[in-house]
Amino acid sequence: MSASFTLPAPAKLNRMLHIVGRRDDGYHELQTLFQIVDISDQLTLTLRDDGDITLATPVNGVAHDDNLMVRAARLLQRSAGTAQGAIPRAMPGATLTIEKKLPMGGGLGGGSSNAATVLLGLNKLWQLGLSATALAKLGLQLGADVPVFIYGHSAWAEGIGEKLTSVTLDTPWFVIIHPKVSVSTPLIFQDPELTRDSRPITMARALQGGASEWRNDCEAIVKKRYPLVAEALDWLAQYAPVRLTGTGACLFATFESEQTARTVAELAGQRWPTWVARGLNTSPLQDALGC
Ligand SMILES: C[C@@](CO)(OP(=O)(O)O)[C@H](O)COP(=O)(O)OP(=O)(O)OC[C@H]1O[C@@H](n2ccc(N)nc2=O)[C@H](O)[C@@H]1O
Ligand SMILES: Nc1ncnc2c1ncn2[C@@H]1O[C@H](COP(=O)(O)OP(=O)(O)O)[C@@H](O)[C@H]1O
Repeated sequence: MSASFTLPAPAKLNRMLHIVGRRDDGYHELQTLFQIVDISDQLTLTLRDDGDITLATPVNGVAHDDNLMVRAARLLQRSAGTAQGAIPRAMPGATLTIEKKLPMGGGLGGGSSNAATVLLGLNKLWQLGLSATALAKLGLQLGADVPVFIYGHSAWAEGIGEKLTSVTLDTPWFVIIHPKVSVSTPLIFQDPELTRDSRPITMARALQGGASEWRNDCEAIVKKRYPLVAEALDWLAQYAPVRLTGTGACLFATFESEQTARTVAELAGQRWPTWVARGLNTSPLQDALGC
């Protein structure tokens, strides 16, 4: 058994996002198209036999025990160590490291993706043999976006993002920019002016409509409350259609040509942190794990 894995934790974009209702617990019912893209954090998971879970590379602004990587590892350890019907057993541990490239809290799902990579990677490193369904169920306790990274495929999502159906999307080039402001997800969802009554549509309708009909219901409120997002969006929209991902703050513009994307990215890069990414239909994580 290999004692160490180095694995990617890719970003996602919400190509469209409709808010179709609000549950009694305050969470919102969404309809969204998730697409994984080819920019990633890099994680290394190394087996240790003393049962400890340690993140050896601190992430700025996140306490060790709150880090989604540590929480994912401990959740898996607890759950596998006390599986129903099995004799409780001593579990191995792991040392985790991360090379963080994705911005935090920007709507690219980096934290959720880190957690998914830890769950899938440790499932293999610890030889637990848990199914993707079991891992996605565990992951959902950590964040609404974890399951899509566990399944590792473009997906139509409903509920709070956990009811997933695999789809195949176009794979354009994206210029992603971070407007250098942090958007609070809870504040956006609490905003009295947020559109939360979009009419539910079918997945077929969403796919038929294509990118020209896709929108993000959070976009108007995020633009209104965060002028820096509005400014960046208006700038990028000169070059190509632009959308907010998740609750932001990151924005993405869609291009058919890599060269045009790189030219616009060079201009954007003079003002904002900028990435060029290709849309994917399968995750590089599943490729690395040989799933
Ligand atoms: C809306 C999305 C779309 O991808 O936005 P991004 O976070 O990616 O920007 C996500 O599903 C977000 O998922 P995640 O960031 O994990 O959110 P959570 O930590 O579960 O929730 C943060 C807070 O946002 C609100 N919330 C979140 C998701 C949801 N469907 N309805 C909500 O009302 C709740 O107030 C919750 O306490
Ligand atoms: N390993 C991690 N990477 C990123 N964020 C993390 C991590 N662990 C905990 N967090 C927390 O989760 C929040 C959401 O992070 P992230 O998933 O990157 O953003 P978003 O949900 O907007 O796409 C961060 O603001 C941070 O406080």
